[in-house]
Amino acid sequence: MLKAVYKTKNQTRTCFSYKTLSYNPYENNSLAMQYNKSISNWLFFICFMLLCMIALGGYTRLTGSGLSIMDWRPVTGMLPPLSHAEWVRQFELYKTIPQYQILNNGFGLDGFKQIFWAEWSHRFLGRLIGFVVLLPLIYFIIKRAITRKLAIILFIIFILGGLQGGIGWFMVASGFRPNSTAVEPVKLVLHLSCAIALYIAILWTALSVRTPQPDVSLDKNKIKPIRTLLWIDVVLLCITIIAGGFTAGTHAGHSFNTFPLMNGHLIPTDYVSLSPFLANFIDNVATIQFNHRLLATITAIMVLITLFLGLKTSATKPVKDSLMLMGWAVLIQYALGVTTLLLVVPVWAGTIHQAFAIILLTTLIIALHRSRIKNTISL
Ligand code: HEM
Repeated sequence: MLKAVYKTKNQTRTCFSYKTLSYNPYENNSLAMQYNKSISNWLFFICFMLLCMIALGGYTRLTGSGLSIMDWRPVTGMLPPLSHAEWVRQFELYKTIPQYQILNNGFGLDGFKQIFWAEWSHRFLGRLIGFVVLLPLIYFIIKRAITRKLAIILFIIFILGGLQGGIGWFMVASGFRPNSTAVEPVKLVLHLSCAIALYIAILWTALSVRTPQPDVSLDKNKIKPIRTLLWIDVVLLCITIIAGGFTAGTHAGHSFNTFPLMNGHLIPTDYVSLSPFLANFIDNVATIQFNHRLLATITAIMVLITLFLGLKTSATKPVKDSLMLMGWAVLIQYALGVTTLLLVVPVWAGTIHQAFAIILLTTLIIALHRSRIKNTISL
């Protein structure tokens, strides 16, 4: 395979090519733009699938379904049980784990089927995303519509996606320990964090394919402080999400169901009361929930400060629009968190709160991308 370099109006592209170059997709700039649009649409669709995957993961956790499939069969597991005998075999396997004996003893095959379908759908969607990444990638390579760099980035993302499936199993297996009815919180957080890292990588790539060049009309000196604030917001948001993962993983949302006070105090009395100190972040539900509330409050305040300062600058309309979206999203997410807490974590509220965190993250990433002053990756 040879390498070919095409110069388009805005960028130089290195494409996959075979022995002879009978057809150059970038001779015609409008064709290059058309491919850019198809590729970015495809990547945005993958982001949407990942959002559904994260929401479904939340639903699976909240309905206590995550431990129902005890087999790890990456390929044949794609098919659900097709016979009564297979259903019975799966149910018998599930009966051997502590979650069945402690929580679900006697709920019968029908009860088992309900929790099975949630976990199966989560795993099926994961496999489907794998196909939706790989098959169009091969198609675009064959069509010579994709640059070599982008193809390599997407292939690495595909491999990391497979690894994320492995981490999912590593997490599920931690729920089979003696006397355990749920997965280990640290592994839940690891699984969630990797999903979010993949999401950010694909979203940033999609945005960069759609709009390869930064907006030249941005005033560099004025936008720089807003970008710094946006970076701080993204970091704070990711830490808040991780703290949310610990809140969910330790079922901390089932206590202290008042807001803003916790048992009549702004800072709960048993805050960091455990020793050693680090144990508080895994075992002390008062600490875990308070940390999530505090981080969420700091994040919301910082995002709103960024919005007000951003609107005061001479930033372009697309940047200001994305900042507005971000401001609304953080208010909605905060209200969803309080609702989830006050209602003692109903499945619908917990699922929406988890999924909306990703929508909030999306608005921040879009704002960061639109306000960039130099090319972060040239694809
Ligand atoms: C910027 C604002 C917030 C963000 C980004 C955020 C994010 C998250 C995420 C991602 C989770 C789920 C993690 C997982 O399932 O692994 C979560 C859980 C939770 N959050 Fe928030 N949250 C925010 C604000 C709040 C607020 C203000 C409260 C209440 C005062 C709150 C209460 C909860 C509770 C109770 C859970 C556990 C729900 C469950 O068990 O499923 N959150 N949060």
